[in-house]
Order: sequence, then C-alpha cells, then structure tokens
Amino acid sequence: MIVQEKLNHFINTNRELIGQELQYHLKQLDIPEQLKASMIYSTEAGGKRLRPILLMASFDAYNHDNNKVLSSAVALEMIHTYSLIHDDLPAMDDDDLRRGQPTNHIKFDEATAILAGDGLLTLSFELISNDLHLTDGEKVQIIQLLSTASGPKGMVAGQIRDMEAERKAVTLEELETIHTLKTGELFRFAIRSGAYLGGATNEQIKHLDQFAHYLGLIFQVQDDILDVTGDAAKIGKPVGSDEANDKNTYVKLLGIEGAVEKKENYVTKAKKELSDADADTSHLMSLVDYFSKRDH
Ligand SMILES: CC(C)=CCC/C(C)=C/COP(=O)(O)OP(=O)(O)O
Ligand SMILES: C=C(C)CCOP(=O)(O)OP(=O)(O)O
Repeated sequence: MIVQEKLNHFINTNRELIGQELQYHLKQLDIPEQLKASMIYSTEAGGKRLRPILLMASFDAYNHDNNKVLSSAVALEMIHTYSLIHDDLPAMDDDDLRRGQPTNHIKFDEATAILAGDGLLTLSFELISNDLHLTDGEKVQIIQLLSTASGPKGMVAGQIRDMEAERKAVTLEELETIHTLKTGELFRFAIRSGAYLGGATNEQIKHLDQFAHYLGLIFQVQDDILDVTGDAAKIGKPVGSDEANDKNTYVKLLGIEGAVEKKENYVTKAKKELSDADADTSHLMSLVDYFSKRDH
C-alpha cells in the first residue's frame, strides 16, 4: 500500500472505531433522556476525530495492542466535544451552527447544553478509571495528564485568554500562547498519552511533546487559512467569519502568504522532531501533511 492509502486506512478504521466506542459508552447510560440525547447528539455530529486518531497514531509508533488505548482516545473526544458545546453557548461564541448543524443549545436548550458538556467532561474521567486494560498507575498518570491539559492550566485558560483578547490587537506571540493552551494542550495530551501507554522512553516523549506543539500550531494556522480560502459546505460555517467577528488570526497578523509560510516552517520543524523520536512514526509523519492540507 502506498503511504497515502495506508494513512487513509488508518484514519478511516480508527474513526469508525472511536464512533462505535462513543456510542457504546453513551447509549448504555441510564440517565435522564434529554441529557442523554443531548450528549449523543454532539458526539455523533460528524467531527473528524482528529485527537483520538492522533493518540492512536502515537501509541501505534510503539505498540499495536489497541485495547490499552481506547478509553483515553474516547475520553479525549468526549472532552473535545464538551469544549465545543460550551464554546458555542450564548455566553461564549454564541454560534448557531457547528459542523453545518444546529449547535447543541439551539437543538435542545441552553441549560441542557451546559449539562451535556458537564456530563461529557466528567464521564471521560470515569471511563478511564474503569478501564480494566490499564494498571492503577497508568490510570492515575492518564487522568493527571488529561485533567491538566483540559483544565484551568490548559484549555480552560486558553479559552478565557481568547475571550479577553477579543476586539484587542494581539501580538503573534500572544496569539500563539492562546492557541497553544486552547487547542494545543489537547493535541499534546493525545501525543504524550499515546506514546506513554505505548511504552515510549522519556527521551522519545520529549521529542514527541515538541512535535505536538508544532502540530497544534499547524492545525490552527490551517484553521485560519481555511476561514478565508475554504469551502463553507466543507468547513461547516460561513467563509470569512473570523474577519466578520474581528478575530485575531494568523491571516490577520501575517496575511495569507505569511500564514502559509509560517505553516510550512512548522511542518519542517514537526517532521524534524519526529525523526528524532526514533520509532515507527510513519502514521504521525503522514498526519503532519494531513493536518497541514486538510480542507475542513
Ligand atoms: C473550555 C472551553 C469552552 C474551551 C473551548 C476550546 C475550543 C478549542 C473552542 C473552539 O475554538 P474556536 O472558537 O476558535 O473554534 P470554532 O470556530 O470551531 O468555534
Ligand atoms: C479547535 C477548534 C478550531 C475547534 C474545532 O476542532 P476540530 O476541527 O477538530 O473539530 P471537529 O472535527 O471535531 O468538528
């Protein structure tokens, strides 16, 4: 199989697997119907599952027994989904559409959307703590990494910094700090926890950590580029919405050409870190290009 076909196969198989696992864990819940419907609605709404796929690719560089990694991958997608439900709320971005469909609070109501997010966040930790494939030490380590990445020192800090920076001019450095926290920390968790569960050494994890940092930035630059050059039907929101909402983006600070150049620079740096990680990182290597060229 050529490299691209191998990657597509890896992505499609794991995307399906994550979808099935999410369904399995949510559909069996004996909880109030409206809450359950709301949690299922947003987890089934057509996300790309990039974070769990990354986690599995990072694990796959060191180990092939998928059983060990599924709960962390599913928990990560639950936390990502919670963050989007809350991000879309009237108190935050006040968005009506997500992935081309009504946002959770539009489909249900605001209180249900808040609780669905709370439910997904907390369920994610329960899932890891109940995983019989993990040792107690592994559970504690994963829960520690995931809570730090998603909590007030990680994604939550990024979200509030992003809100505080609204309608203010920020420097490139400030913009990258916001992205590193708001989006990058979950990518970093994906890469670090996958490698840790797979049995990578501390030295390898150090390179992968740096790799994850660049990958998070590649993701974000491409997100900003897509907002200008993308296809509304594919990105699931109107083109130009960042400019219309006066958002701080790479394109605003550097122009399209500058943003593309920046992204290419990060692609080179990310690939260098991967080569230094000294493992079979072929899926991760192809995922760098996938991230940098994605169209949605
Ligand atoms: C704690 C919370 C609520 C975190 C939200 C994190 C997050 C990555 C939101 C989406 O960012 P965005 O607004 O830049 O993206 P989009 O355009 O997809 O809404
Ligand atoms: C961090 C941002 C910009 C939110 C969207 O992330 P994704 O583009 O990974 O969202 P889905 O595939 O899950 O919709």
